[in-house]
Amino acid sequence: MRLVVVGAAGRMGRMLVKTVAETEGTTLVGAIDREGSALLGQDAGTLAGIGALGVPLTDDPLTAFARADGVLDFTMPAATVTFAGLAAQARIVHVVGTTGLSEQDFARLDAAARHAVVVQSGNMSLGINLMAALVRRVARTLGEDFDIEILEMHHRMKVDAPSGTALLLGEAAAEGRNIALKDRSVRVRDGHTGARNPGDIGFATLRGGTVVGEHSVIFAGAGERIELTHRAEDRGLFARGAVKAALWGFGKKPGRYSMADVLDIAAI
Ligand SMILES: NC(=O)C1=CN([C@@H]2O[C@H](COP(=O)(O)OP(=O)(O)OC[C@H]3O[C@@H](n4cnc5c(N)ncnc54)[C@H](OP(=O)(O)O)[C@@H]3O)[C@@H](O)[C@H]2O)C=CC1
Ligand SMILES: O=C(O)C1=N[C@H](C(=O)O)C[C@H](O)C1
Repeated sequence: MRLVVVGAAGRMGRMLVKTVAETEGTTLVGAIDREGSALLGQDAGTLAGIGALGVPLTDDPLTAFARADGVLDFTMPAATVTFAGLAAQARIVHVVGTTGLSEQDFARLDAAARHAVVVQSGNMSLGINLMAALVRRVARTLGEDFDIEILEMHHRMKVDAPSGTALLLGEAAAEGRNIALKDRSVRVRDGHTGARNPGDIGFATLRGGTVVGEHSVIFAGAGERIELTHRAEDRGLFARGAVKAALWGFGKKPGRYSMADVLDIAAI
């Protein structure tokens, strides 16, 4: 499968370039970064630390998508919706790892998914997607006697909060309770907040250092607490998930899919 990496000079972009090069059955045919980037023209493999691949970094996605079967996109919301339109035009698989997407951004992905395969997930790891299934199940079993709080920590450079993964886990908890997350989520607490409302789903965000990604879902009841935790130790985990998603999506009919579809754990 011929793949393009957009945001190829970023933390995830470099890991994706390396993973595509190392994966049997995938070839890197394009590497895109932001217009005006000082790194344009440099070899994507050299940037990724694996030696030259003969694929220079450019700011021309249209040309790159025309010779590709799929694109791996871990960039920024504004860029991702533009790439979604271009990938739909080219009828290629679009794997979206970008987080911080708004409702309008998701509507743009859905529009693109009428013409091409879009696989979107706030977290591409097996562990988190399995944990989401467990969270849904525990939330369904316990009900509102147990308060749900979601805690996440990431490196100091992360720009969005709560993380896409925290929101994915919150959605899973809300599904288990049969409620809409947007009506019951509490993302910030400060000052005299009053007591906790039963049924709310709380979020807490920590940022610092080089933490790759840590998430806990805490079910706090009277005198007991259940905690489910995932710790990502290496970004390669997300990159391998993204490449797996692209290979899975190749040849599928247009639509928006999740990592739970790719991993075949949607029914757990
Ligand atoms: N779903 C998942 O499993 C995971 C998701 N992520 C998400 O992936 C995203 C990227 O994370 P990370 O790699 O750490 O961030 P980085 O900032 O390191 O990388 C983003 C890259 O995208 C580039 N970029 C921005 N705008 C454009 C554009 N219009 N065209 C082309 N390239 C562009 C940036 O360029 P420049 O620096 O010049 O702005 C940068 O090189 C985040 O939303 C993060 O939350 C991260 C890990 C796992
Ligand atoms: O920005 C990151 O680094 C990460 N972002 C994703 C998120 O927002 O959940 C996934 C992962 O935790 C790393």
